[in-house]
Amino acid sequence: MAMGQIIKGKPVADKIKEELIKEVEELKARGINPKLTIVRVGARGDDLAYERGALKRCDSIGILTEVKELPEDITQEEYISEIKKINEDPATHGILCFRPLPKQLDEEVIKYVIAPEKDIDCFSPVNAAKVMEGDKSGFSPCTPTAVVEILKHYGVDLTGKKVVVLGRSMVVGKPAAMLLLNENATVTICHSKTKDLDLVTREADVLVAAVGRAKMVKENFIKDGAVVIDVGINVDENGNLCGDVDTDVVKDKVSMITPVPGGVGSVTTSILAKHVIKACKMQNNA
Ligand SMILES: Nc1nc(=O)c2c([nH]1)NC[C@@H]1CN(c3ccc(C(=O)N[C@@H](CCC(=O)O)C(=O)O)cc3)C=[N+]21
Repeated sequence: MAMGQIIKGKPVADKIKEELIKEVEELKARGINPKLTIVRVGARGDDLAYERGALKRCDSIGILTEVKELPEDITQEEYISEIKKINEDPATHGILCFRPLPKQLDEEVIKYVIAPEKDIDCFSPVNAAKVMEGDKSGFSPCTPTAVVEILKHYGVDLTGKKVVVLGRSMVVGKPAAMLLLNENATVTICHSKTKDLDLVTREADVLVAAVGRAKMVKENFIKDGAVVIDVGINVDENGNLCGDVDTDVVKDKVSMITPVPGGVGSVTTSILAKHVIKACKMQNNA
C-alpha cells in the first residue's frame, strides 16, 4: 500500500505569484494598472470561496479588482448589458463571470457577448476553440489549467498515462480533458451516465475528480498508487469545504492527492492573476 502524499497547491501558487509580482511592477512603472472585474449573480458558496481567494491573490500581486454583484433574479437583458459595459471599460483587462449562471440566463447566448480578449476564464467560444486546437494564444479556463500546473510541478509525467476525468462541464471536465490530451495523456471522460464507473476510474494512473458531489470518490474507485486531483468544491454536512474525493478513505491507496481546501483552488487563483496580466499586456501592446 502506498502512503499517500498530500500535495498542496501553495508551493505551486507561490512560485507563479513571485513571477507575477515582477511583471506587475514593470507594468506599473509604465503607468499601466492591471485590473480584474468579477461578475457574480447571487451568493453561491463556491462562487464566494473563489471570490475570497481571487481578491486576496490579486491584492497580494498588485492587481486591481472590482466585484459586480448582481441580483439572483436579474434578467438576461440586464446581465448582457452589464457585460457589455465592462467589455467597453478600458480600465478592466480581465472579466471573470462566475458559472453556472441561474436558469433564466442562457449561457449559450451570453457566451458570445464577453469580449474574447478580456475573457480570462474561457467563457467565449473563441477561447474554447483555441483550447480544442491546442492554440496557446487565447485563455484556457483557470481551474483545468491549475490541474495541469500542479501535475507538472510535482513531476507527474503525463505522456502516455491513463488519465480519467470525472465530470464533463465546460468549466472543468471537458476543457481539462483537452488540456491533458495536449500533454499527451490518454484521456477518458466519465459522467453521470457512465456504466461501471468505479471500474473505469480504477484504470486511472491519474484521476481528476470534477463532479461537484461531496466525497463521492471512494476507495473502490482508485488504482493502487494513483495520483488524484480533487477539483470539487463542496460544502459538507458541517458546513466545511470538502472535495469530490473521500480523502480519509483513499489516502493510503494513492501516491499523491490534492487537499480541499488548499489544493487546486489556491492554484486556480494564481492562474487567474496570470491571465489578467496576459490580457493587460495584450491590450497595451506591452
Ligand atoms: N467561471 C467559473 N470558473 C470557475 O473556475 C469557477 C466558477 N466559475 N464558479 C465557482 C467555482 C468554484 N471555484 C473555486 C476556485 C478557487 C477557490 C479557492 O481559492 N479556494 C481556496 C479557499 C478559499 C476560501 O475558502 O477562502 C482553497 O481551496 O484553498 C475556491 C473555489 C472556481 N469555480
